[in-house]
Amino acid sequence: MAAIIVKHLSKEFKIQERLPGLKGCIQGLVNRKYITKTAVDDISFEIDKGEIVGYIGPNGAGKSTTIKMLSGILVPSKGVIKVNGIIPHKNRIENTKKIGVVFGQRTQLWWDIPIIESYQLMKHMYKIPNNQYEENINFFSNILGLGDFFKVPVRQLSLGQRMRADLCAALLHNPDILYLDEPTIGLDVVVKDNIRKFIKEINLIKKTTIILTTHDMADIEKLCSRVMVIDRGKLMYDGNLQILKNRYGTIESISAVVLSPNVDINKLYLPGVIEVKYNNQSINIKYDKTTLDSVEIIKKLMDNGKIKDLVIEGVEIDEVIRAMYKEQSTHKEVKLGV
Ligand SMILES: Nc1ncnc2c1ncn2[C@@H]1O[C@H](COP(=O)(O)OP(=O)(O)OP(=O)(O)O)[C@@H](O)[C@H]1O
Repeated sequence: MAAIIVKHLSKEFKIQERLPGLKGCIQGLVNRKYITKTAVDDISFEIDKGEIVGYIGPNGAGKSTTIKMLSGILVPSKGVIKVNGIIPHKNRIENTKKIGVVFGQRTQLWWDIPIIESYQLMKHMYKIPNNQYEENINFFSNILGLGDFFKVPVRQLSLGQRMRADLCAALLHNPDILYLDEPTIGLDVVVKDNIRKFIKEINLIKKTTIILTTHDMADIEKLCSRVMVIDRGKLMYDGNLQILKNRYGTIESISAVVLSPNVDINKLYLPGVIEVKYNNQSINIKYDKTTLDSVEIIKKLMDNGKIKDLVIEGVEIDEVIRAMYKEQSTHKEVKLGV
């Protein structure tokens, strides 16, 4: 059953055109000119109850604007949205009771008060029954490890602690749907991993439908089998992640720290190598995995001297999107199947 239905959704922003300099500033005051920016351009999709969907795309693609329309913060310019049968911007209060939202760049907690007091305020706002509140506080506190900083105000928390506190806040009222906008931004690898495990667990235990926007491909790989790719407001792809990567994700990279003082980077340009960056003792080699095996590159690196550290980085989403965009210059959705 579809939890979210989106049909021909668009969002346009009217932006005042600002000309440079003092003259432009005065002209702007007297004679205002506006341009229209289409942030989301005629997109349609359905998401079933209990699905986790990755919503990805480059900066400014329209991801946050879509999430804001789904959560009722923004009013669509065109099209239809139904979330659990509700039109979000027309029934904001009813919609809010059924959704949880986490914006990685912002907190929804009160800055100056201990987080437990923010939760108590939320309990009151969402009219959460005592037993549900106690049960959820214990449950989330255990898996997110919140106990140590329950009494600390948000402004004193680290980014990772704040993110865990925000996730708990978004889920206290048992929402059916969770929108996560960059939930792992700026976090270290250990905290990222814990947050991903938590998201997976919530989806499994509570059957929460989740839309996740991120620039971190590892978030997507660990959590989502379905991805939607948006670029310049258009939905470019809606389907299985593996199919997308098999088709477009041929560029990988190797990062190494070498102990030799001078490396001749020309020797690393094997057929299939796209780019070599060398700075101090760090080397990054981008290559096409369909024409060159990582083993060949590692052998060549070892010819140059001792390797202190080496990481093979998988397909980068930006590369996938770039490759996809190159092929689909006509802006049509790629149909590779879900
Ligand atoms: N309130 C606004 N007024 C005018 N333009 C806006 C507004 N909000 C977003 N935009 C524009 O709409 C486009 C889409 O922005 P959006 O924030 O949805 O992108 P995004 O995919 O979330 O990007 P990022 O990954 O950088 O967060 C951008 O060009 C942005 O400048």
